[in-house]
Amino acid sequence: MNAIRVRGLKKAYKGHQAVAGVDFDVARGEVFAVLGPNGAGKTTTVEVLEAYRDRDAGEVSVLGTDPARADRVWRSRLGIVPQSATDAANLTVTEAVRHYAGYYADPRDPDEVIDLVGLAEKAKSRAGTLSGGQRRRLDVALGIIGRPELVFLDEPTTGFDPEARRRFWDLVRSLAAEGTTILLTTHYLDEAEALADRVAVLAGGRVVAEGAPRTLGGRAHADATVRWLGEGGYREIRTPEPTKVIAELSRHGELAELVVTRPSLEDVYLELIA
Ligand SMILES: Nc1ncnc2c1ncn2[C@@H]1O[C@H](COP(=O)(O)OP(=O)(O)OP(=O)(O)O)[C@@H](O)[C@H]1O
Repeated sequence: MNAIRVRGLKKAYKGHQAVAGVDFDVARGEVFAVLGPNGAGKTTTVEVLEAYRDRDAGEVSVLGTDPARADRVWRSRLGIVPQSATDAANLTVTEAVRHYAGYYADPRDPDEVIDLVGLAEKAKSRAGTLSGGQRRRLDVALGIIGRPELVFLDEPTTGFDPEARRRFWDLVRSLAAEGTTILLTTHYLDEAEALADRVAVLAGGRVVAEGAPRTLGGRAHADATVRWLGEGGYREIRTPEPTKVIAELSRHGELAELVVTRPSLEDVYLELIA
């Protein structure tokens, strides 16, 4: 059974169709990324799945339950890291994480989770004094403390420095390795590429493309660009057969600064949402 199944999901706000018929499935244990420009409908979709928002139409199943009929037991199987930070300003990091752990039957060890999100040095600091990125890491800690089967991460690394992002990626990978299903929204295409088994691109409230990051939008079969530094400057050839091109070119000797590239996920994404 899939962890998430969405068919024909629609949601309008005062006549504005924010989600206009969205379909996708997320398998158990999968890391699934929802991409799309501002206003594409990502948060609305995720909030319907989390049972934070009613829908106008469509079928939705999350861990086998319709979120519209969700109960506390179902909720305790989810880990939710919303876009807006959790309000725990007066608690220390340790107090906040312990407090949340108390809501669950079989929580992770709070100190371990604090360490996992890289907040060990800030364990005694009040949440209100943390930097934006540290606050976000606390949100993530609170989202995973209950050992959830399915984690929703809405733009989890916004405000992270590069090192914190890499640490966070490792954390997502270790959750996935334990079998946790993860649905993440992000504006960082490198993040989607690094983490996601599959991505869906939303634009104007619809899924405009879906697939593995490597193959999205025909990326894997797109022409390659062979680039090198020739005598008169940089040279470029676009070709479906870069190996052949390089074999021929290299008969004349070493090719300086040789690189072979294919369209990046960002190139494909920008084309999809244009
Ligand atoms: N509570 C609301 N009331 C009215 N309109 C809303 C509400 N929430 C979202 N919208 C509108 O619905 C559309 C989709 O918003 P949503 O937040 O789902 O997009 P998003 O893809 O998550 O965007 P972002 O990348 O900026 O977070 C937008 O046009 C937004 O203005």
